Amino acid sequence: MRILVFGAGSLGTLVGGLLASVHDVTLVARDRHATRVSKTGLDIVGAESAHASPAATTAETGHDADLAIVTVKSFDTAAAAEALADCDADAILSLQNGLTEEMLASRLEAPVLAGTATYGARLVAPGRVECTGVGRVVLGALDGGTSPLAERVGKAFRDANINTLVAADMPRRRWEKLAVNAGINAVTALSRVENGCLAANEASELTHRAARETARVARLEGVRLPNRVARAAIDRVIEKTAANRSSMLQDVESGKRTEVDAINGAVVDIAAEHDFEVPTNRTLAALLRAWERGEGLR
Ligand SMILES: NC(=O)c1ccc[n+]([C@@H]2O[C@H](COP(=O)([O-])OP(=O)(O)OC[C@H]3O[C@@H](n4cnc5c(N)ncnc54)[C@H](O)[C@@H]3O)[C@@H](O)[C@H]2O)c1
Ligand SMILES: CC(C)(CO)[C@@H](O)C(=O)[O-]
Repeated sequence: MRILVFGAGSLGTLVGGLLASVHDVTLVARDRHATRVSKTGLDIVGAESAHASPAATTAETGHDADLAIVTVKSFDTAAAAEALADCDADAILSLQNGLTEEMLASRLEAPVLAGTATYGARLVAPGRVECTGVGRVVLGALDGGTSPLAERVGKAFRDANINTLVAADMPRRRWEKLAVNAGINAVTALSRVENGCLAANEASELTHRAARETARVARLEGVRLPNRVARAAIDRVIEKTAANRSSMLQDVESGKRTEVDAINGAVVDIAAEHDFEVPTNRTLAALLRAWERGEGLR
């Protein structure tokens, strides 16, 4: 398969590097990383280890591919969609956090698959990515149901030894992941604690409230996500990732823009379309945006 990875930072470089063992992969990346990968290839270290030689470029447009995988941060999705509109990709797959697929689908003609990734990745230097945890990629049709395209893409991932599930219930899975991120990421980022610190205290009540609101908005959108399922998902993730610093906490600690707009912000925006109030998500989003506007960003 000819695969374009648009926005090869941490996750895109890991996934693209693994896919390059069996597919024709091109990474669209920033200058120093693209140059290093083009010259000497890519080292994957940590929980996965491999040397890969995908093509790498800073050119954002003019590519021809069977599949474009979008791995920019959620706030760069609009720019990625604009660039991909000037490429010939037969299908698009997002592996981003937050609700980004709708924007891709509204701006691109090619079919957009939804995806989630629980692999951990960290770009440690140009041409070198650490796999901090082997997780799973789950992908499928954006509106749910079976999809021959999703099956083909799933096989391409599995052929490259990426732990992959093709799922027919992506709407529920996306909203469940959103509930987890809405609850854990913002609260850990604002209180500067590891995920495990959200177990059984007043902060965990806030986490559960944000998740409950998200589940309610999912149901308003016609997605079956009972509160108890969202709560169980949160509790499971807190337990399994107790020692993790969430991606949003890492962003805040390094003075980088967060993905709050595509997580708590998306819950607020979609709730408003249903005239429904989500005070916890609104408060969390407002506090994070205040930090971003204020002293936060370097
Ligand atoms: N890193 C992880 O372990 C992980 C795991 C699961 C999900 N995710 C999600 O995946 C997405 C990406 O996360 P990440 O950690 O890889 O972020 P990242 O910042 O490391 O990577 C994104 C990359 O995209 C590049 N980029 C942005 N616009 C570009 C453009 N126009 N042209 C070329 N390059 C461009 C950036 O320079 C950056 O290198 C996020 O939504 C994140 O939440 C990450
Ligand atoms: C599941 C999660 C909250 C674990 O830290 C992760 O999605 C993150 O950090 O964004």
